[in-house]
Amino acid sequence: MSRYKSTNSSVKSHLSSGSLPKEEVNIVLVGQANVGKSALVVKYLTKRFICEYDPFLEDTYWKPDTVDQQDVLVKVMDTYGKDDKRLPYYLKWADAVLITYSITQQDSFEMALSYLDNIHEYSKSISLSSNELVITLIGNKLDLERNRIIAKADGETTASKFNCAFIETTAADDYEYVQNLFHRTVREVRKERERANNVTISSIQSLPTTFCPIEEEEKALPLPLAANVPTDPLSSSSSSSSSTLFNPLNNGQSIISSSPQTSTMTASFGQRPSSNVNSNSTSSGGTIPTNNSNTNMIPNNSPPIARSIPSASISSVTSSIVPASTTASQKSNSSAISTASTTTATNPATTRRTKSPKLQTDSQASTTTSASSSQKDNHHSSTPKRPPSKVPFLQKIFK
Ligand SMILES: Nc1nc2c(ncn2[C@@H]2O[C@H](COP(=O)(O)OP(=O)(O)OP(=O)(O)O)[C@@H](O)[C@H]2O)c(=O)[nH]1
Repeated sequence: MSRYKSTNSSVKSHLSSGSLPKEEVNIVLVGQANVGKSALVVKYLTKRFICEYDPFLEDTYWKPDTVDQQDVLVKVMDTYGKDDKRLPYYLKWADAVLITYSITQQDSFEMALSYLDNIHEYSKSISLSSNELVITLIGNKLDLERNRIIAKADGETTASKFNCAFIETTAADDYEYVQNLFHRTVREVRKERERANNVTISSIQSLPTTFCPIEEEEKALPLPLAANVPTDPLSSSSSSSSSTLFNPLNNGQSIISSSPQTSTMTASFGQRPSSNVNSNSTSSGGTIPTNNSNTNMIPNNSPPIARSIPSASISSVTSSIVPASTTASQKSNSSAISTASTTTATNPATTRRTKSPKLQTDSQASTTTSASSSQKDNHHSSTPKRPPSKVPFLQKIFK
């Protein structure tokens, strides 16, 4: 796999062509090292399974996609499972979090539990309803069923305890499994936006109208559809974007969304120049050197972009990605790739197996890749390891 680089020219061409979908969904993958976060991201972006990644890669990539006949710009942040002090940063940026563990690694499951705990605590600490962040617990490496340590029931029980979704999948098998995972996440984010939007609208409708003369209503003008679009979420100017609503009680002046959640989020996170159906989106980033010309990667060392706000309540939102400093190379090691995976990586179009309409289940766990699993396991042990992630430091963040 070649090195991912920021390519400003590609950014400019996208910006000038205005071809990017306006709806944006930010998805972050967190989890212990080696659980397959990068593999899932790369699979989604490129339809390829890559066996080796730079473990210190933390980048944000974007891919224009179509989910349920609606175009969407899916931004995916791949974290490297070590510096969990950045969890709040991830949460501020994301519309959805995929907490990933490997079904073959007990400690990765414990790490996932720790993430769930801390996200829950974090949400509480900022009065953020957990509903606002779409959280999914992911049991990855389902193709290694024979090495399974974490029972599917454990994943299900944990997810239901934290009121989040649960999916088992694999990055080493059909692209459709991974695609379904991301598409499902986009759908959940849309549902959440719709729900938040309805809350906002109903709270507006419940406002008293007795002091709003008809003449005043008639004077009310719609808000402009677009406003300043800050491009650097680090800069203070990024705070100029906020959730605004048409206010019939105030001569059409915009007001901060009266949605309790949105207001809270605005107060807690600062403004959110991020994803939204109605946004005038601008994105900066780079191009991933893949066969898929629609797939782009944005090396991103940026701080969080504020999370999304209800679509209908927005007059102006922006999205931006700060150029990254990450320059980690992707070390491709085809010899370590399983036979099936190598074939897929070489020519995914011709080797993809029968499409499956849904994610793989235990019973469907791939046996075709089992022969290669031991190779991967061997490869894992030979892969240079980072120091193991430490769960306790996660807790420090929130205490
Ligand atoms: N068999 C199998 N191997 C996988 C799967 N996903 C990832 N791997 C392998 O597991 C190893 C770690 O994968 P990564 O994607 O780098 O894991 P990560 O969670 O991104 O790790 P960090 O970047 O270090 O946080 C690599 O050798 C992958 O090839 C999977 O679904 N099945």
